[in-house]
Amino acid sequence: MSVPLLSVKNLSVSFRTRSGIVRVLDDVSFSLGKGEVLGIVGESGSGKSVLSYALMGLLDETADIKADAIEFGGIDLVGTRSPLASIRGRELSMIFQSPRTALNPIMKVGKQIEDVLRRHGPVTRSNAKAAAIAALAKVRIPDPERRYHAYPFELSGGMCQRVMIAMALSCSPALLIADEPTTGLDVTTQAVVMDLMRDLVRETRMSSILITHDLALAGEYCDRIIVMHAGHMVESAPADALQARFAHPYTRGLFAATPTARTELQDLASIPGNLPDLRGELPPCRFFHRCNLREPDCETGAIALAPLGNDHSVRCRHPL
Ligand SMILES: Nc1ncnc2c1ncn2[C@@H]1O[C@H](COP(=O)(O)OP(=O)(O)OP(=O)(O)O)[C@@H](O)[C@H]1O
Repeated sequence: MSVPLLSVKNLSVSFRTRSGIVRVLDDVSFSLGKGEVLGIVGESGSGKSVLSYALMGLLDETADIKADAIEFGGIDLVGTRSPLASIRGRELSMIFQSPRTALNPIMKVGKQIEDVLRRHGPVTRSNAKAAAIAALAKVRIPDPERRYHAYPFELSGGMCQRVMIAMALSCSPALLIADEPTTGLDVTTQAVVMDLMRDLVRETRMSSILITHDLALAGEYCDRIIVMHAGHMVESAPADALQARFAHPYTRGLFAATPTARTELQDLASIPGNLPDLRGELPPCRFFHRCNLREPDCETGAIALAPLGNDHSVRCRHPL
């Protein structure tokens, strides 16, 4: 990879809560190249959203963020909440799940796009409306002049997500983070929204991070995939390589639980057990208690993400 757009080294995030310290992310390291689409996959609670909020600088004061480096376009973001405010929205943009709740319900969608453009983009009061309509057209919203005046409740979920995408892309960010962007949409609309994002990302050579619990979706739309379990990166590989040969028992479990066009309901298997409680002491392998391949040595010493070759790495003492 040439010089990465984003480089994260040893990122850890914990929260101070009344019932103790919750260690949500531990030792997360990865790089993202220009134009690359990275999928971050894991079940609910694995730390995917906390990772994206940490990158966006959106975590509240109870979060303790530690990292050796978080470099974005050559700027070191570690320990700096304020410089992020100036690049967020312009260089770094995010799409959230539940677009209807992410939009302001009492403001026309066109005006909401105008606000973003005027705050971060090179538009003036006089050309902001035309730019907002152009942004709606870019995300293939039919009749954008009319839809400019619509309120979120007047649009379908898929249309609201397109508005969110229009807002996120209106300032041509270098990096787009999409957190479960198709949650709550029906399957056909999911595909339309994902295809739209893929086309726009390719057109602009923007980098993007897709956060999802759906390994099949990540396999289809991403160049590489990071699998997260209980705040650990357990496996990282190019999407094709991961689908051809996974090495972590958790990744195997995720594949077995993921529906594809060829699987029947009875073929799907759930992953036994639950994520560990992230308060207090955790074993070196956070999958230990759920793993049917565990050995006594999995409980001793730190287990680092180890390279398997060809840009593929795994955090497991006994990879498959
Ligand atoms: N402010 C907070 N204080 C304490 N714990 C938190 C806080 N925010 C998140 N967590 C915990 O961090 C863990 C990871 O949460 P996160 O939302 O990142 O998971 P996720 O993988 O994105 O799940 P989902 O797919 O459901 O969104 C969870 O155990 C959650 O309870």
